[in-house]
Amino acid sequence: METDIVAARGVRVELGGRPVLDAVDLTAGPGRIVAVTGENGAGKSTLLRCLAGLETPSAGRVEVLGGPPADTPAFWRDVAQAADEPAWYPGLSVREHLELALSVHGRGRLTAEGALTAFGLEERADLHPLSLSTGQRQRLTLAMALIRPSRLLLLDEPERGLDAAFRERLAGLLREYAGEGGAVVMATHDLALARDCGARLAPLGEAR
Ligand SMILES: Nc1ncnc2c1ncn2[C@@H]1O[C@H](COP(=O)(O)OP(=O)(O)OP(=O)(O)O)[C@@H](O)[C@H]1O
Repeated sequence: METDIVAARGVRVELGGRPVLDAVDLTAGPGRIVAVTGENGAGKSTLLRCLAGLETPSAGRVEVLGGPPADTPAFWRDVAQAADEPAWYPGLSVREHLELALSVHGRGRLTAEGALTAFGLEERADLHPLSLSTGQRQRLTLAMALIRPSRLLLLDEPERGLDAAFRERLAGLLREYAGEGGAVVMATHDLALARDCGARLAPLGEAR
């Protein structure tokens, strides 16, 4: 029987004294891609934060990889996240950022050169990330998450800043990740991206 990588049941989160999530269920097994959708303020990022162990629900239960998510190094070895733009190391180029991720994680799903090609960053490899355009930096943010092995990928609006052609390419990269047995949970406003990567839609209710 397939064991869920993510299992959230009856999740409730209150922020600023108001319910942001209430009775939310979400599951994702190996090889599955789930697209959490909903209008601005619906709670998509909050739900992802719950899955990352960065927010604790006041009710309900969240299990990731068989236990409660915890913001610990051991948890993050199995879980890769691309949400807000990360802090870039001063003095390290685009290529060196990718090499750094590989050196820390020991082995990669892609080589640094493979990632530069897959994410269309070959011609920007020797620049510092802050010299890239917004969409190029988003490509690098995603490359940093996808270059290393993981079992769960949490993506908050991965489409941010990406051109249409690269969004299609991203759908293929996510399908490949799922094809290797990982689960993807992404918050998105891009229904074409969700469709192209074969995601199951998990709509959240109206903003409260
Ligand atoms: N620290 C906080 N205190 C009070 N309210 C908060 C806090 N953080 C988030 N909220 C509220 O929680 C709600 C959900 O926010 P969240 O960022 O999860 O929405 P979202 O669905 O990801 O929105 P978007 O599509 O705009 O990214 C919003 O109404 C927001 O104002």
